[in-house]
Amino acid sequence: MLLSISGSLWKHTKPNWIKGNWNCFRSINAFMMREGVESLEQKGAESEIRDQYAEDSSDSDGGVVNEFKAVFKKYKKRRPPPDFSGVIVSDVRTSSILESRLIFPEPSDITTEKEELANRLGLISLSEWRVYSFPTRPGLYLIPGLLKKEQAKIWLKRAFGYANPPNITNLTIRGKDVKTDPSLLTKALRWTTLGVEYDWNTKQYPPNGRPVPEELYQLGNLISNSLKLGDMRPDATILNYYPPKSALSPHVDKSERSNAPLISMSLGQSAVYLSGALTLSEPPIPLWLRNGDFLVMHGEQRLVYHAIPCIGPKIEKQNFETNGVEEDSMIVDYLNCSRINFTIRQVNP
Ligand SMILES: O=C(O)CCC(=O)C(=O)O
Ligand SMILES: [Fe+2]
Repeated sequence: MLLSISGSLWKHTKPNWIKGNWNCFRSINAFMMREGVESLEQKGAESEIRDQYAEDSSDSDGGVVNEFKAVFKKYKKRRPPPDFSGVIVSDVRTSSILESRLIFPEPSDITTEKEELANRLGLISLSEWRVYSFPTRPGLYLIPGLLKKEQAKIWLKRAFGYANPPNITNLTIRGKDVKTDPSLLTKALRWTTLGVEYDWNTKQYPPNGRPVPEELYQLGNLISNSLKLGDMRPDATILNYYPPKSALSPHVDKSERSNAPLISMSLGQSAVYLSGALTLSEPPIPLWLRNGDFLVMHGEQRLVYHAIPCIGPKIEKQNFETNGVEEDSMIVDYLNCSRINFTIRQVNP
């Protein structure tokens, strides 16, 4: 009904809540049209974009009720909006589920070399690094706000840069790429694979690949070492680009051949992340992943089901401002509407 209002009348009558999100709305609609998905006009506000893990979780798990899917559906629903008060915030004062500690409690743990590396990567000073852990999820670590806020633009530019050929993206199979058509960056890019490039069809990694960009290698290794999870030699990364209203279905990342941790970095708008168990019959715990947060899955947490049921400014607004440079405004608009997640991985032992 709303969408049938057209032309200048609509420009003047759109309510405040949609004015702020209008660019987000336009870009997702264009994105869906290009993907051959029904547009919002055709399907209404509950429309859905199928993601690359959509096949991985059925409604029943060998006859056992899929408790995970029920929670996923609860947070994915937009009308009426779900109650987000049960989503865990990474703050010990508001949550009894979390424990937290400084990662480098002693000044002697902090070397100039390590501090310089953290700074080059855009991370906050080592003395402020705080990790949250979950008594029911040994091996799951959340490091909130590790990336300095102003670094989001720099990392988003990298995330777009990584989508250039020869790296593979969701557009490659359609013979398209962001180099020949940069408008696809904001309209249709959903994922990029780097290094040993994951194949979504076979659900396998090939034996080898090109090295991952140096900054991703260093980021993965620094975080793994800092949490005392051992040296990590990242050789793969998957980037997921989430337009508003998109989701990532329940899945397990089980194709990597090493036991190294999986390290995820989030940029842009907030997401609800569901951390489950080894089977879908156990309900997941929901937690916020916000701009600059890192989540690490290690040990028994490396093989649990997880998912992103919802993201976007209508769920929790993160504000980014332009510094007036023209190129910046596309980057800032994207951060104000969408979310990007990098998962740094080590495929080969
Ligand atoms: O977007 C996220 O936080 C999760 C991404 C993820 O699970 C994956 O890439 O396998
Ligand atoms: Fe995953």
